[in-house]
Amino acid sequence: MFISTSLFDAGALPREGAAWITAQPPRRQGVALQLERVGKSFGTRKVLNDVQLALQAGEFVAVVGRSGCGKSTLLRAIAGLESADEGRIAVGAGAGSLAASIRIMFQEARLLPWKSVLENVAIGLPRALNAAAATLATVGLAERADDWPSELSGGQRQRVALARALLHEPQLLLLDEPLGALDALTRIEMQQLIESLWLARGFTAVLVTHDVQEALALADRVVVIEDGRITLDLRVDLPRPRARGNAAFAALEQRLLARILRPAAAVAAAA
Ligand SMILES: Nc1ncnc2c1ncn2[C@@H]1O[C@H](COP(=O)(O)OP(=O)(O)OP(=O)(O)O)[C@@H](O)[C@H]1O
Repeated sequence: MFISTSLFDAGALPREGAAWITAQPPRRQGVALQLERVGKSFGTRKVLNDVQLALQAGEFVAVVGRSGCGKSTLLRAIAGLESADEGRIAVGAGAGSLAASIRIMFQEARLLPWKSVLENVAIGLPRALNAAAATLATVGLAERADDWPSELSGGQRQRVALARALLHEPQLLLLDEPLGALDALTRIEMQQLIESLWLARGFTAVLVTHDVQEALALADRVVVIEDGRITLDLRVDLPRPRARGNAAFAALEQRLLARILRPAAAVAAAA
């Protein structure tokens, strides 16, 4: 089943009585997300151009590319926060599901400073405090439930944002450079956390990142965007957890960097 994003409520809540926490849901089947010839312009500037992309349910796809190439616009269009001018974006829940759900995480945690950490996780679901506490525990912050957001580090705030997203049991989790403001070590810890939660929960994930190593550490596929077009869709057939130092990882990193950094003239010639 496909649901046009125009009909999709990105803030949709689980039905009454729905299970909030599932330790190891089975992998879902089918196509989770399909973009067909998607185009988007801001004024005369074409920011997305003929974008074709299909994600299987449970897949983890990273989107990389130079600054300004259209990565965030693509994610925002998938979330329904921007409307595409051309083409079609369809979100499918997979066999047997009644409704799809999308959550998005940004570089800033966007927590409400006047609410406790636990209340922030439960935003939109104020009666789900027990489930929120359990979700907070899955991101390692059970002890900080009663603290204020201002008492947390940047990495901890992003954990809260992740818990807030996961409380809704999203089938599609969109990650817009969520680790971009973190120091290198915290970033790696967060990557490991995201990977373990993805493996346990089986949601489909789209990660926008500037960090090619982060993309290769997490994704099944890495998509390169150049001037609003997908110019490479690279499968990452490396065992998990990914060993960053090994030759196969380094070879893929070099391949991606060569594509991202090649001069604009080469991109035009290849189009
Ligand atoms: N609301 C908007 N109005 C006008 N132009 C916009 C708008 N949003 C984005 N743009 C332009 O669209 C282009 C792509 O922006 P986008 O944020 O998608 O790039 P990006 O690849 O995510 O960049 P970065 O990596 O720097 O975050 C940029 O030239 C940007 O200035």
